Amino acid sequence: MSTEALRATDITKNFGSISALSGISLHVNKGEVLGILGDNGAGKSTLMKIITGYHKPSSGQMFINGEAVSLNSVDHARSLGIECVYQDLALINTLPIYHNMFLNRELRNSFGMLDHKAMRKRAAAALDDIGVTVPLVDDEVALLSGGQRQAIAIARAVYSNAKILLLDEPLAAMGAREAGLIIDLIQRQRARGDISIIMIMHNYAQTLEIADRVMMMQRGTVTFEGAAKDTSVEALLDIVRREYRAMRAAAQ
Ligand SMILES: Nc1ncnc2c1ncn2[C@@H]1O[C@H](COP(=O)(O)OP(=O)(O)OP(=O)(O)O)[C@@H](O)[C@H]1O
Repeated sequence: MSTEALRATDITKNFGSISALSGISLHVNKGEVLGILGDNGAGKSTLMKIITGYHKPSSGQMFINGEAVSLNSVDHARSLGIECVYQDLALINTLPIYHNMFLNRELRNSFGMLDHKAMRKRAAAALDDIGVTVPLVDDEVALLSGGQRQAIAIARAVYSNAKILLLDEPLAAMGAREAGLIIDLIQRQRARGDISIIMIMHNYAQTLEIADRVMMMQRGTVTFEGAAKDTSVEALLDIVRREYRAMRAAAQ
């Protein structure tokens, strides 16, 4: 059985005359966390949108569990177990936690009415199983902290059977305690062994703490890829500085 969950080879993406990605290759294994770093405009979001089926690449190939796929839509990607948790989290503040866990796939009773009781029960069991602690599943999401909201969004993706989970800056704007909650949650999902996680990150130290492998993107290319344990914040910053120097020299 393949241990590789996803592979993308030589992906390019052009928006008119703008080349957002010029020949990106990456892979993530089952039970592995890949951290993607890169400045604004490096192409991280474009790459995520290709993996989630939102954009079609201009060229290149993707493989899921070793099989070539051509994603037609976000729903197609979802049907293959690819889920993305974006920064806006797509939670509805005025709905209770349990309903947010079932957004767009609500449970209904035999009369076609929303089955709140069943959703409440299953959401509580799922959150417990995934290891997310909330005060009450009846609470509105608006009452939760940023970390708890992120945890609910991740739990929802895991519960919907994500096998390749993409996280767009999961620790953005979080204090140390809240970030710790999410780091624990990510590490518990990795420990299950059947989920692969690709995270866009900004903080180098946190990336090295959580990820198994790190990939650095600059100007639509991969400028570094390697095991987190074999690199350091300083080594990554050196790569960024080197790239800036090369850019400046090219512009002169
Ligand atoms: N829909 C689009 N139409 C035209 N250009 C786009 C589009 N989406 C992205 N781009 C361009 O592609 C390049 C890569 O953008 P992208 O958003 O993928 O970078 P990023 O690394 O995610 O940046 P950030 O950290 O700021 O979100 C940029 O030059 C951007 O302006």
